[in-house]
Amino acid sequence: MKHDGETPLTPPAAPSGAAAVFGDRIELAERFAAILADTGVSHGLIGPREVPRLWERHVLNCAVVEDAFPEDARVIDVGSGAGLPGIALAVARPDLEVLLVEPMLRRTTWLEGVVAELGLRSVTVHRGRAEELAGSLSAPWVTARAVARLDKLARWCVPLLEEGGTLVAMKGRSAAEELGEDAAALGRLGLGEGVVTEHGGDVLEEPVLTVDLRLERRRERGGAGRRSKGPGSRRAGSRRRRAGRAGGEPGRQD
Ligand SMILES: C[S@@+](CC[C@H](N)C(=O)[O-])C[C@H]1O[C@@H](n2cnc3c(N)ncnc32)[C@H](O)[C@@H]1O
Repeated sequence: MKHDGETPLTPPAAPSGAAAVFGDRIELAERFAAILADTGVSHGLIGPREVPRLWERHVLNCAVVEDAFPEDARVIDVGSGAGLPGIALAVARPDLEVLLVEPMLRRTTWLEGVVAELGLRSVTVHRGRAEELAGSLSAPWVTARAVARLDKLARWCVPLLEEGGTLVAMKGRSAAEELGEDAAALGRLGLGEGVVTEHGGDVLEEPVLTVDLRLERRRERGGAGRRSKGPGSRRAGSRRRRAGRAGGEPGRQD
C-alpha cells in the first residue's frame, strides 16, 4: 500500500470478537485504532501495511493478554512503541495501572499525546531503556511484545520486577522453543520455570502466546515504585464473563 504520509488511512471496522474483549470500551478501542492508522502511520510508529490488519495483529492481539493480570494490577510495558500492548491493555482494562516504557523521544511524545487524547488516566509514559529505569520503576507485572529475544528481554525486565512478580512476554509460535533454548539463562536470572500460555483463542483465529516467568529469587536491589496487587491471582475468567457478546475473528501473533 502506498501512503503519502499525510492522508489519514481508514482503519478497518472492529471485528466482532473485539466487543467481547473491550466490552463497553469498544469505542475507545476504535479511537485508538483510528489514531494508529492516522498519526501512528504518519509518525512512523507503524507501517501503512499494518493498517488493514490493525485489529488482528495489534489492537486485539495485544488486548487479549489482559486475562494474564489480576484486578488493579500495576503493569510495566517495556518497549511500548505504538502503545502495544500497553495502551490496548489499558483500554480493555481500566482497572490496570499501566506504565509505558520507551526510550525514543519521538515515540514517547506520540504516546503522551495518545494517552491524553484517549483520556487514559491509568497510563503513564516513561522515557528510557528498561535497564536504565531499574531502581526508579518497578511492578509485580512486566510485559513486552517484539522487543528482544527472551534471554535478553528477561535481563532488561527482571530489574523492574518486584519480588515474586511475573514477566509476561508476548511471543510468536516459537515461544516454547525459545523458552527451551533460553531456560538456563532465565534460571540464572532468578526466574522460575516458564509457562507458555494461550490467550484469545475465542476471538482470534490463532491464539496469542505468552511466556510467563515468575521471579522466584529475592533481588538484591529493591524497586522504588509503588506496589499494587501482586501476581498471586490471575484474572482467569474475567473475559469469559463477557464472552457471550461476540464471536471469533482471524488474527496472528508475531
Ligand atoms: C519492534 S518495536 C515493538 C513495539 C511494540 N512493543 C509492538 O509490539 O508494536 C521495539 C520497541 O522496543 C524499544 N526498545 C528497544 N530497546 C529497548 C530497551 N532496552 N528498553 C525499552 N525499550 C526498548 C524500541 O524503541 C521500540 O519502540
